Amino acid sequence: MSLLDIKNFTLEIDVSGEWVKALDKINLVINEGQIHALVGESGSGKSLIVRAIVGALPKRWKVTADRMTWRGQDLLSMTVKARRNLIRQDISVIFQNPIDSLDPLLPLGAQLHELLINKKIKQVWFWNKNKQKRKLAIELLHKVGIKNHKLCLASYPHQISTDVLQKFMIAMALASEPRLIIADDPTKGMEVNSKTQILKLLSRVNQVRKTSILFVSHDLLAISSIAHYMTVLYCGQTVETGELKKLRKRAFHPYTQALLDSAPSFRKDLPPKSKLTSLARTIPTLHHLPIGCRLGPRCPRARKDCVITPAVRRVHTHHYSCHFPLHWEAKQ
Ligand SMILES: Nc1ncnc2c1ncn2[C@@H]1O[C@H](COP(=O)(O)OP(=O)(O)OP(=O)(O)O)[C@@H](O)[C@H]1O
Repeated sequence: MSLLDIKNFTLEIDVSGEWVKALDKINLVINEGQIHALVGESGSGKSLIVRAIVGALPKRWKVTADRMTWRGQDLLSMTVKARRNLIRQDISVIFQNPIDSLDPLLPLGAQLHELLINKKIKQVWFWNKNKQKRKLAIELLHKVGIKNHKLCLASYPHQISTDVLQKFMIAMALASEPRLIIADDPTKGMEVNSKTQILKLLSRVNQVRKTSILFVSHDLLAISSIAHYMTVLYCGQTVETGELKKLRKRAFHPYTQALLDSAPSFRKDLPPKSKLTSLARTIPTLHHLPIGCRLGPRCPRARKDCVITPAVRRVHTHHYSCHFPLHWEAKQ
């Protein structure tokens, strides 16, 4: 059974008095034990999907979906309270800017202790609970590579470097022993060493604890080092999804191919100092969304049929939405 199953999820938001589809029939399936990358350029809707999963969208926005389930339970028909409890129990989110998600007035130790309410603590006598919590907190910090636990637990968020804070956020995420960790661009702006450490850490958590991870990022190199599956978004539409290895080898959607081609590390055939290819123009704003396939105005393969939204096509576990996919001519 899949952990998360989202089918045809549409989100309409009110932009200066006009309702626009910020997410248009999004599909996303995350299976147990999987690292699933969600990729797309800035403004493609990655963070909106994260907010939709954890139920943090403003009430006035309009949501429709054919299906949105968590371990088989329908999230859309649940009461707000039931959904919040379920999410708190099963999902942890690591945000881009750790400092924004921490309480600036509370030492990190106290913030981590609040989350340590698991079975191990319930089993000890109440006068031993604080001691037990501290022990677990220290274990967690060591697990994520924070050696100076004393300093970390006693400090306030602004006293700690961003890289260490991001590791601390991973420790917070692990404290509640979630089934799914959503990591929203956790390595954004980090230098190479810290980035490698964070990626190794997430990968280890996935291997040792079998925790699933939704890894949201622009960074294809980071994605390729840890992810098993990849979903590509463009301007609020899912354009392609499948096993990462297969997508890298043979992408069907022109946007996926353009993304892959824009990363130098993905182009082994590239002679030194040669120019990277990229799509013309930029992603449209919500006020100027094209009809049909939203890539249309930027797509080198667009024809008049592209004003109609393409249906999802499937080749084994690989799904894509394009009227004129790559490698298509070869089949004619
Ligand atoms: N609260 C909001 N009100 C109006 N528009 C919004 C709001 N939040 C997001 N948007 C719009 O929705 C679209 C998708 O935004 P989102 O933040 O999900 O993109 P993203 O892919 O996460 O980008 P980034 O990689 O830069 O974080 C953008 O056009 C953005 O301007």
